Amino acid sequence: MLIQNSEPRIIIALDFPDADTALSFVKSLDPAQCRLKVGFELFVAAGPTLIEALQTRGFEVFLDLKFHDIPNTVAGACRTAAALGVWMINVHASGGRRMMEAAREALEGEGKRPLLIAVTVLTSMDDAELEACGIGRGVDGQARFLAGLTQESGLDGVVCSAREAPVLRQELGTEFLKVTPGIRPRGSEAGDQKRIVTPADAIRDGATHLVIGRPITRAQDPSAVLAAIHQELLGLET
Ligand SMILES: O=C(O)c1cc(=O)[nH]c(=O)n1[C@@H]1O[C@H](COP(=O)(O)O)[C@@H](O)[C@H]1O
Repeated sequence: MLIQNSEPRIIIALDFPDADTALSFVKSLDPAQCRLKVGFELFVAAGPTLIEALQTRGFEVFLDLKFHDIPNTVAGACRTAAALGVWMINVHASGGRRMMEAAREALEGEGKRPLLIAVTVLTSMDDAELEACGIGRGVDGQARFLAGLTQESGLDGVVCSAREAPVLRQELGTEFLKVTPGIRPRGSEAGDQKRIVTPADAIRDGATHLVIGRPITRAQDPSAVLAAIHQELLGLET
């Protein structure tokens, strides 16, 4: 999947509790400068109507519902999500090969197919937390393993930390998408994120898209923060 130079690489996470707050926030944003991510909190509150409202305003939407269930259920959810006309959807890679293949097959034949990616290891986790879940190969090993499984299952890319992006670029190529949350401009608070990286380092390391929430959504002047990040990335977008 080739990334166009003109393509907005920043995806703003709209983690807001309701449609009014989200729509008033996006008023100051330009669809040419960013895409938008709608996750559980906002989708549970505002649903498909909000997705349509954002798309009508010209934004491409990443519907981040991280499906993780039996193959038949996930396939149905992906089909329904695709019908909303969104740009990108995701599943959990740990749902396994059959689940991911069912998700991909469900999208075949859709007129406008969304990109389908899989979450590897959440950026809020570190080696110790993974170990406590019974996974002893560490974050790097697990992310590499699940990213490989994702590519073999025919998906378009993964959600991972930018810390894992260099090795995934080397092993899986530049066209396999690496969508990286846990992005923190220098000086901003990590919050609940453990594996954080600055925007410029993430792009240098091979991230194809950056997911950024609180550093922009909680800023006094969100557009200024977005513009500063674009400035930081100038010249890196090859
Ligand atoms: O799938 C995601 O988008 C995701 C995966 C992951 O491993 N870590 C992660 O933080 N996210 C999402 O990325 C966003 C990060 O937001 P901030 O931490 O506020 O920048 C949130 O909406 C998370 O749900």
